[in-house]
Amino acid sequence: MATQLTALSIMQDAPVIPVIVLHKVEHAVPMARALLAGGVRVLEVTLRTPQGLACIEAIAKALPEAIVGAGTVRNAADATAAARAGARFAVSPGYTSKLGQACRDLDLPLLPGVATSGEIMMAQDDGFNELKFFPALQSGGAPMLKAWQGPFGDVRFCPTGGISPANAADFLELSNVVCVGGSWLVPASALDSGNWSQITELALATLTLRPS
Ligand SMILES: O=C(O)C(=O)C[C@H](O)[C@H](O)COP(=O)(O)O
Repeated sequence: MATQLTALSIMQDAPVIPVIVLHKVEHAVPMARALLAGGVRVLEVTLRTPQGLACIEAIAKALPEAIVGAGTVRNAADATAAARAGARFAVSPGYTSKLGQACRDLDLPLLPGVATSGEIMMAQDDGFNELKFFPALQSGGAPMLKAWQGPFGDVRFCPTGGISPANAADFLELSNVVCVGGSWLVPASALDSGNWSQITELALATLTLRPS
């Protein structure tokens, strides 16, 4: 894995970054295989569950072709644990300078979460110009992103939160949106029933969402 990943290259890989919540380590590798089979290799496994780190480790070991990162990274300790587990990037729901510095020290690309103009300015002060807009729908959705095109024309976003197949295209058509994030690719019901082909189909359906 010599390729130098950046937040931008991670965002550009596919139209949708799946946000994944796993409660069982044994689900991790078959789930990741199913996404890979559907053409999605950038995977955000959240640290929301106690199994998150072990799931990241299992995927990183078994499937080097996947680009597995950690979601819900809230502080330096989370970032350190994620990097140790094999995460190749981090996504955070919000931003602090401490977290930004920790990820820099770890050489871990970070996609920091923002929801306001002030937060964008703080992240930009620290050199972060590729940002997650979270929670996107609840914080103003596509009209908010359009409003930010003026003052923050140099920022590229990955809106996440409330995005679905029904509204993803409204976000992806915006010039300041590179990709979106969403949990719909990995439904809890598919994990529980081992319906890996459903996950593959949901992934395949996202590949054509970005306007050409
Ligand atoms: O856990 C995190 O770090 C998060 O950032 C939260 C997720 O991004 C959203 O929960 C995804 O939102 P939905 O696609 O609406 O389910």
